[in-house]
Amino acid sequence: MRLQALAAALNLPPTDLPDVEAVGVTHNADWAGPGDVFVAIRGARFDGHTFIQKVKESGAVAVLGEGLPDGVASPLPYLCVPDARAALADVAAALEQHPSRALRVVGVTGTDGKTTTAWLTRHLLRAANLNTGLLSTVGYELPDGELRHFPAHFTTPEAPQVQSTLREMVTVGADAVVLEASSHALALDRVRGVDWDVAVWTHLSREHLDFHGTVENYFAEKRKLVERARSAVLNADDPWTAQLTGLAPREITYSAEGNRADWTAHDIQEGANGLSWRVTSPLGDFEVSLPMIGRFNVANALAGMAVAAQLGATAEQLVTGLASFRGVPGRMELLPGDGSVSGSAAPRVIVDFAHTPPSLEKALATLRTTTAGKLWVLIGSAGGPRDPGKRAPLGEVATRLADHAVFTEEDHRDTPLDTILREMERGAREGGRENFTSIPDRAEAIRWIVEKAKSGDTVLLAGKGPEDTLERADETLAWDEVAVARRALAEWQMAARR
Ligand SMILES: CC(=O)N[C@H]1[C@@H](OP(=O)(O)OP(=O)(O)OC[C@H]2O[C@@H](n3ccc(=O)[nH]c3=O)[C@H](O)[C@@H]2O)O[C@H](CO)[C@@H](O)[C@@H]1O[C@H](C)C(=O)N[C@@H](C)C(=O)N[C@H](CCC(=O)O)C(=O)O
Ligand SMILES: Nc1ncnc2c1ncn2[C@@H]1O[C@H](COP(=O)(O)OP(=O)(O)OP(=O)(O)O)[C@@H](O)[C@H]1O
Repeated sequence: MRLQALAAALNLPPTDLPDVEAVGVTHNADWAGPGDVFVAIRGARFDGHTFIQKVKESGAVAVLGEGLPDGVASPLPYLCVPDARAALADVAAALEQHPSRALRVVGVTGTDGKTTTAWLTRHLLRAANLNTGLLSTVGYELPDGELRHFPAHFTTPEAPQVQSTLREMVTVGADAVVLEASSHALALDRVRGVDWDVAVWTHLSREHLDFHGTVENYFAEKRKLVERARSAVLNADDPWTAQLTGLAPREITYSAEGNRADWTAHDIQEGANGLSWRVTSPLGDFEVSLPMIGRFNVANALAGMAVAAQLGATAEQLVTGLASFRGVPGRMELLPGDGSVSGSAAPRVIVDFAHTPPSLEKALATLRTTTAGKLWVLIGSAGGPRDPGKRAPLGEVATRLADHAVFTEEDHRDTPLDTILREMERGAREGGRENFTSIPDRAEAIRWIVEKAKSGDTVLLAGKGPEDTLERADETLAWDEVAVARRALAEWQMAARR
């Protein structure tokens, strides 16, 4: 795109711009290359204007920003825009020729359940013979089903990556794409310029207050997805849904808790390895089974079914699709290999990403139903700028709902780990409970909790899910919770043989 055309696409008044081709756009000076437009963002930590000389040396052709700082001259043509993040998204969408317009785009938002719902939805859309891509916390997939990763870990990456991924989806022939939209993404315009067909709302609870300040601000950001979509799939069990009604031109509701809705679940059966229930829906009444544990996955599946039905899936396709779903890495992931050893089966060990008090509460409540023996939980709370207000509630929930809780590290970064553990212990004690042990080293804590558990018990390792790093004050360790847990289980089995 010529630079003048790009300025016109941003509705900027005509100025004397050189006649050069802009081939890409980026907000990150390290990523700028020949022909790129650099968007200088004034962030919370850096001012992108600091890097103008650097991007010039890398071959960038122009800079977009909200105004040059006093006394700074730009060696590159400078386009002044009212909102740099919005311009980043608009230019990215224009350069990729608005790929979302050629796709059926499903956005999923909510505090918990986004990833699981997005994976379920893409699986059901594929079962309905739609070539479907996915962009989620766990990575992104073209319709070929192979999981790929962005260089940095994001639920929703910055607008240029969102738009180029959507373009790639179009190029390989995708019909539909399911995209997780975090509140950060909505607040920072990462998904501006995406043409949404369906917005899915899971539910809202307290999170990310370090960034949004208040729950109301957090809700206001997430609400944008519903406002921008042609139709909304809303959770009738979430009190916030009342404030979302009427925002999208078309609405479909779902309920797993007996509330009035278009898609409802009845006679829910929770087994040690799966769920089954009866669905009442606009497609009729039918029985389904889903090889996942966690009662909340009934709601996630209903949301996915409602979306897929709207995009053309039949009841038969939904039934076979759900039955063949293979789960999401690190979400209620049941460890294999817990067969019988010398007549005693090893405890059931589950790795799950629950890291908020409400999601931990739901995870423990649902596991209690299918646990014959004791229920154990291991949980930490992140440090750095992450919401410190959730530490004590996590301690309270863990000790109230499990028979024994282990408090441990979880990406404490520059916050002293002791401070976090004491906060979690305070939450437990304020609830009048002492059924916890604090073990700072996470690997040691996992070994300890698995060793203590007996046949018939369930051990929930919560908080890290599939994350591949563990951040400490001065080091970042490679991390694989499932592998650490497997080793602990192998030790349990060896001890059982002795
Ligand atoms: C809180 C938050 O989201 N912050 C985002 C914000 O950071 P910021 O305002 O501090 O930006 P900054 O670091 O001051 O940099 C300003 C500008 O200078 C540029 N820069 C900066 C340094 C440099 O060396 N070179 C350079 O070019 C940056 O690219 C940026 O354009 O803008 C940056 C660039 O646009 C983002 O990378 C950054 O995400 C940070 C890394 C982050 O950790 N975000 C997380 C919390 C996040 O977005 N999480 C959600 C999921 C949440 C959930 O539901 O769990 C997600 O969607 O992943
Ligand atoms: N519908 C739901 N309601 C409440 N908790 C849920 C729901 N679905 C999943 N969870 C719990 O929340 C955890 C995170 O689930 P999931 O990854 O699907 O959510 P998410 O919104 O994508 O979270 P994140 O953005 O932090 O990855 C799960 O491991 C599970 O314990």
